[in-house]
Amino acid sequence: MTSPPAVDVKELVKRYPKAQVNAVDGISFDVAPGEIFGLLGPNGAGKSTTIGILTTRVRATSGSATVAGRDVIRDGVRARSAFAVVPQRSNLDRSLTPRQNLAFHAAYHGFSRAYRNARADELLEQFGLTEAANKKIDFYSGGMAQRLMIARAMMHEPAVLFLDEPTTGLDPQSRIFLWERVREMRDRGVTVVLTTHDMDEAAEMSDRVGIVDHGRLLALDTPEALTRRLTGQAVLELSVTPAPADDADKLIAALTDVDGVSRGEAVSAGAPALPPAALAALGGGSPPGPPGAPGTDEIKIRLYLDRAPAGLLGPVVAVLDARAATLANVHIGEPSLEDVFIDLTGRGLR
Ligand SMILES: Nc1ncnc2c1ncn2[C@@H]1O[C@H](COP(=O)(O)OP(=O)(O)OP(=O)(O)O)[C@@H](O)[C@H]1O
Repeated sequence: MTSPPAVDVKELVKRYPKAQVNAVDGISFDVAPGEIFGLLGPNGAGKSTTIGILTTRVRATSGSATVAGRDVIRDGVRARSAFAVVPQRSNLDRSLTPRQNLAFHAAYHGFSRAYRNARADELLEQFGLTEAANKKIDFYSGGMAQRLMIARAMMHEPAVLFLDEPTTGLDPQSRIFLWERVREMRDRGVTVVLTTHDMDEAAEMSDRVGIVDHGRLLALDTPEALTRRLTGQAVLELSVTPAPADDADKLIAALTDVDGVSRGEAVSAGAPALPPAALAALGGGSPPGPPGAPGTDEIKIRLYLDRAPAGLLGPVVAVLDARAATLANVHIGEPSLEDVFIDLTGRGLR
């Protein structure tokens, strides 16, 4: 990296009082100026705590962190003018107009009245809020409030913008609009660090992503490099109904034995014939089991391949034939960032 990093995190640790384990457990990474960096991880992985330390809201237990070259741990006050943060939940001041929300933020950062007004006009325009600049915030939609929070964050021209799950709850139009603005900001040299649970969005938007779990960084690379690294170059997704005498686990094991298939898994169970409550009412015992359990109907199986899929279709279909399984659909695809995420962090609920 030629220019100094916009964000530089070294051996960061956070242990909350009375906690048994570290919420952040020795994380190190850096973000280049003008980069969009996605921080991904399951619930409770430590993303918000990491962002909290970088934005001086959470006190680190140990380690070091700088944002735009400023030490956020030892000199939070000086660091604060270099970044902006847009939290998950609205923290707009509802007693002020949208325009005043912007102006007050810039006043807090010491900008002149003339600058504040001109910058507010510019950002209201950029975020499609000129018409609604004096509307009551209570009447704003979720998308408008989110846009206003980002506009407010940009009032003091921060070098680094932290976005905590910026598109959660937004409709597709708002989401697309927001990402266009984020790309524009990046093109003007702003560094963007975001957290998201939307893997497609992370893959599309981020120059690089870091995957965090249990407070540790499990992987850090471009989305393309991360998906390439996953076993196989392609995946085959099969919608299959195993023969009545067969079961999904045995079928997957047989498919995984095919030369060229490196790994196989059930990704979702077919829709149960009856909802669990109806089954229980009929005295039908336990509801249909998880993917792979005997007795489920159609299942989706994902096979990770270590060679081109075309040559493997024949052998895979032959296994299905031999086991009298019914094949309803085949899809050839690349592994996605979600596959990488699940591969690293598992399927267990948090
Ligand atoms: N203020 C707090 N006091 C004590 N423990 C906390 C506090 N905030 C977070 N934790 C714990 O620290 C761990 C990391 O939480 P954190 O909110 O950083 O995760 P996250 O990756 O942002 O999760 P999510 O995706 O759900 O927002 C969790 O075990 C959480 O319960």
